[in-house]
Amino acid sequence: MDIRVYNKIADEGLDILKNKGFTLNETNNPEGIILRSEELNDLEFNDNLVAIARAGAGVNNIPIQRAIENGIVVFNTPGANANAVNELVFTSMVMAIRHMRFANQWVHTLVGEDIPKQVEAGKKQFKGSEIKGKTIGVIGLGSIGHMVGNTAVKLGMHVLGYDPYIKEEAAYRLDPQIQRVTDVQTIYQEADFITIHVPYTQDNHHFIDKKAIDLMKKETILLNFSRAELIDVASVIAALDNKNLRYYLTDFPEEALMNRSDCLLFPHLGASTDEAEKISAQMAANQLSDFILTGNIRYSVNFPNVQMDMETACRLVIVNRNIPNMITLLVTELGEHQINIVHLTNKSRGDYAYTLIDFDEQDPQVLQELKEKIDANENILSARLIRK
Ligand SMILES: NC(=O)c1ccc[n+]([C@@H]2O[C@H](COP(=O)([O-])OP(=O)(O)OC[C@H]3O[C@@H](n4cnc5c(N)ncnc54)[C@H](O)[C@@H]3O)[C@@H](O)[C@H]2O)c1
Ligand SMILES: O=C(O)CC[C@@H](O)C(=O)O
Repeated sequence: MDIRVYNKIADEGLDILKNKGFTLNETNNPEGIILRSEELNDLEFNDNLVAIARAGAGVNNIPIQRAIENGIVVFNTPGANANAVNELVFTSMVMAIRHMRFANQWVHTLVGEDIPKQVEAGKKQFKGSEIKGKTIGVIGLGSIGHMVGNTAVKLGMHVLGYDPYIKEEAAYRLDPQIQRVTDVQTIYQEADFITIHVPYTQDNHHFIDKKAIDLMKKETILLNFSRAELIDVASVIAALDNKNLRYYLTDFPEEALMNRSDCLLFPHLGASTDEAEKISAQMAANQLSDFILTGNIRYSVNFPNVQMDMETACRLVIVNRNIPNMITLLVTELGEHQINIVHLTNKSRGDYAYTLIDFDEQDPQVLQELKEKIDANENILSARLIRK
């Protein structure tokens, strides 16, 4: 069993895969892929590929719909790097309003024995302001957004939160002092800092566009640690030029933003901490290996969670279209091969369903014939046999 590794995945994750018997990057026909930001949207799937695990949150670099149609399960690692991003968000805010970038540059220009004296004389040019008492608008209150909101409350900020799709469990984690708004325009009109923490999809391209920026207060500081495509950068630059925005702080630099005193640019550093890289790699490796070895699914972005202990010699793992009679078809096929089902579980999400069937048949010829018959059905997107 081989796994293709893209990007720098922490050793703690790769060791999990090796210890479970996987090889890494040894064939051109791997069963699984583990990656971070590698762009896979144009990747042609190889025949053996059954799973892709993103060590991180965003999956816009993975062709999810095409994966589903090929019966390939895609995983991510919810929350694993949220604290790393949260800390960078507040670091960048303080860097901006305390002029840290320029203060630091200036100090490095000083020479002579009397640096302490020069410092005391020159520091007035870097007088800043505080975030306590200011209003922050948080768009997206998931793993990162809720942490940003809660941290902001602890720092004495007034927090406006916008997330019409928030999951129930995420809503419970929110500090009660966060004021939930149902209209994102309230955030544009009232916030001193605006930070966006939503996944990028085709539907929210340029979520923050000229119209949104025109509603913002002149002194607003805009942050984007989510994805470049969520923000219309041309409109941001125009607003900065006209002094209608104060600062743009982002993890997604591009040429037009370079060398501006009103931008802080980071090289997609949000998740780049020892801790986040380790947890993300471990989660991704565990999810990927569990799925390949047992068919169990946890934290998939395109399939429901499915967990069933495997107590039999053999397990059939099926991805199928969610249409009537699919279970009947599978059960009939097993019956025709004189196979007695011990356990069966089936879950669906939208147009697709996932089925695990456990039984004790071990005859390789019978199993091969069964798999071929099931595979031949056009509504079966993938069929796999796992033996204990
Ligand atoms: N800079 C980095 O290195 C870095 C690191 C981690 C994540 N990210 C980015 O941040 C994004 C968010 O990460 P997360 O872990 O918080 O994800 P998450 O899935 O836990 O939370 C996303 C939240 O956005 C909400 N949402 C979706 N569409 C929305 C909309 N139109 N308006 C308002 N809310 C909306 C969802 O309901 C969800 O609560 C990721 O998808 C990724 O693109 C960047
Ligand atoms: O892997 C990274 O360095 C970035 C990850 C981040 O963008 C994410 O979506 O989790």
